[in-house]
Amino acid sequence: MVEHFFWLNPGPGTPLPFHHDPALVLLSVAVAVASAALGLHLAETTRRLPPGTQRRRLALLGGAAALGTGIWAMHFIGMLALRLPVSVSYRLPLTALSLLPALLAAWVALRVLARPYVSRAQWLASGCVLGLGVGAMHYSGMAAMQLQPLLRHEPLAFVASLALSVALALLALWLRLALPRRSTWAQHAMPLLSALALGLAFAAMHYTGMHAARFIGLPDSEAPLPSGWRHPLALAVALTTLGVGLLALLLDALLRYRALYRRVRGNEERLQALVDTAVDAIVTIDAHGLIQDFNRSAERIFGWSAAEVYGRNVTLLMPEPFRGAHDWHLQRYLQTGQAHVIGTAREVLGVRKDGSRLPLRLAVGRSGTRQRPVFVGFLTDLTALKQTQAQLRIAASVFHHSNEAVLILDAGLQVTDLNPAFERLMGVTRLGAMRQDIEHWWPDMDSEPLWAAVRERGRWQGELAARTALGDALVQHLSIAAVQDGDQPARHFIVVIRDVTQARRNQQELERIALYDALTGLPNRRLLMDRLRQAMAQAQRSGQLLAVCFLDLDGFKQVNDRHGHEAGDILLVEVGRRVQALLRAHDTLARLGGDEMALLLGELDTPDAGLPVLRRVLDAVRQPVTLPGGTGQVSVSLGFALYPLDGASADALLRHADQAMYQSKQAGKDRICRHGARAVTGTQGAPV
Ligand SMILES: Nc1nc2c(ncn2[C@@H]2O[C@H](COP(=O)(O)OP(=O)(O)OP(=O)(O)O)[C@@H](O)[C@H]2O)c(=O)[nH]1
Repeated sequence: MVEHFFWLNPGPGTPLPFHHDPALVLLSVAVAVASAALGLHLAETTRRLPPGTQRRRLALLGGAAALGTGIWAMHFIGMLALRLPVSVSYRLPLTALSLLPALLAAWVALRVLARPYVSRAQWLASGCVLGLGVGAMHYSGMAAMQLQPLLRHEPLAFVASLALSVALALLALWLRLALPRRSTWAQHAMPLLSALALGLAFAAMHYTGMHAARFIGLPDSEAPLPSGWRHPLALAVALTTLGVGLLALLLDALLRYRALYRRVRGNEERLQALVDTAVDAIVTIDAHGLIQDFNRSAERIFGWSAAEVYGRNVTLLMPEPFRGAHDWHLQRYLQTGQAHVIGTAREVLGVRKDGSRLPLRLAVGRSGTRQRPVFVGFLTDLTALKQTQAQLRIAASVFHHSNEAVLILDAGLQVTDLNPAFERLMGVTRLGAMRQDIEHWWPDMDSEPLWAAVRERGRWQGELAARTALGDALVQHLSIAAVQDGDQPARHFIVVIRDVTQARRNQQELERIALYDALTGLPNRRLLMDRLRQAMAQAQRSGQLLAVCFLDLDGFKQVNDRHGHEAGDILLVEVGRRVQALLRAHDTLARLGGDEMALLLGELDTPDAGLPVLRRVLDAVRQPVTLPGGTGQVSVSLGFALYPLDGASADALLRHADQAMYQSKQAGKDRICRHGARAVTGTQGAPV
């Protein structure tokens, strides 16, 4: 078996002499180097592509095809360069099959080269695969030769050819991978060097392999095949190989162009989306000031449609005097390069389609080429901002000039601001108030529930007793509102303080007038009715009795007649004071009008329990009263009804007490009568 492949020295027969056509040898080397350069270039392109993509796979296949075909073509041209004194033909299937190891080896090597990181083992493996692959191609190609002499290989040269192939492949890959490329020189030189090394690896393998070949037999008696067809065939193979390489390059360029185009399209679409959705107006003009682009916000802000303004001068959007000066500014910028607006933002006035003006903030950027500059204006509509600013100024003025005291607190209830009205009301200075704890001014403030309510409902209002810095006690109405920002917890609280001290006093006075008798200060009928209902409820709860008494002075008219009306008034006041003095805190004495009074005595355990007090009332009223013009004397007729014994309603009780009083009058005055009974107590308290 071995002797069928190797020529073991001394072998049978004498090897035939052969030599190579130098021109074709050169061509084969050139093809090898060019293919190596192409393959390595495509591997480098592949390395930059994202892994797993179709583009990467295509680039890799293209590179492998270019390199594999190149190796094969180099070998084929090398075989054409061979000059033997015998006629040679080739078995086509095996010749074609020899392309396969070349393609496989190229594919494996380029796959490794295209990796972002290549380990030492991968480098060694790929170098071996490439070197041995080229060897496999060479010897299978040699086996395709059909010739009369026997073909054998010298073992040492055979091994040397494979070793050289592997070594040079490793060197070429190492040059491509391992050497740092800090300088531009290295960046350009290394690919060339590695392509040269790889190309030479292929050629060296082939020609060392040829050196190992032994053709054993006799030369043909006839002249060997004419060599005229070899050169054109070799050239055709070289050109075809070049074509395959160029095709791979073209494919790579096309793929690159497509990716670039997609990226540009994507960028453009993104930019367009940005321009379309921008809140600001974006208006692009050329060097003549003519509008090139007008985004949706520009349409909304200016009221023009893009179609209406394309090609028109941008001064269309400016009121005078900006309009007149714009062209001049533009020309000056183009001539001198001096610009005031580019790169900075400033406030300008714009004009809408309907002629109304609007405040804008303008920032201008320049793009385009030097010869054809384009200016992009970014315009922010400041209308709302200006309105807000005006409102803020008004609010600040209201805050400052308001007659209502306003206090602003932060989230920690520290005073952050206050207005002059607050200073006046509380007698504090602004600086002093800033350091003050608010409970100092409102000592009764029930802080926890109050602030909890403000935080929960957003506001609270109510009246609180206040203490000013001067120690004055005031009643104030506080409206507290939380300044909320969406769902966020309140960051500030506004406290509006109104002094209601005088209003409360007035109210109390009105209540007093409405419920008390102006002359004697005793409760009037209205308050009596109220107290009566309360006393009835209390009696019901306690199960005790309540006495409702009716009092009418006896002989009062005479006092009036004798001493005058004013003296009568004095007597009425004195009588009220004396009776009041005899009562307990929860008893009520009311003046019903004229010389009529009513008395409520609660918490009585027995029907007679109130009689001692009533007798003392009779005694007290009977005592003379000193008047400006002398002494006046009256007595009182008293009737009473007991709740619940003598009536279930307030009206009934009063009516019955009135009737009982009438009975007392009838019975001779100055006495006490219970409803439904005869007079129970006569003059001096003696029973009748
Ligand atoms: N000074 C004064 N007199 C009043 C007032 N209101 C009513 N009077 C007078 O009080 C008197 C009440 O009349 P009478 O009850 O008939 O007088 P009297 O002398 O007590 O008669 P008897 O009740 O029958 O004992 C009238 O003269 C009223 O003008 C008041 O506010 N001040």
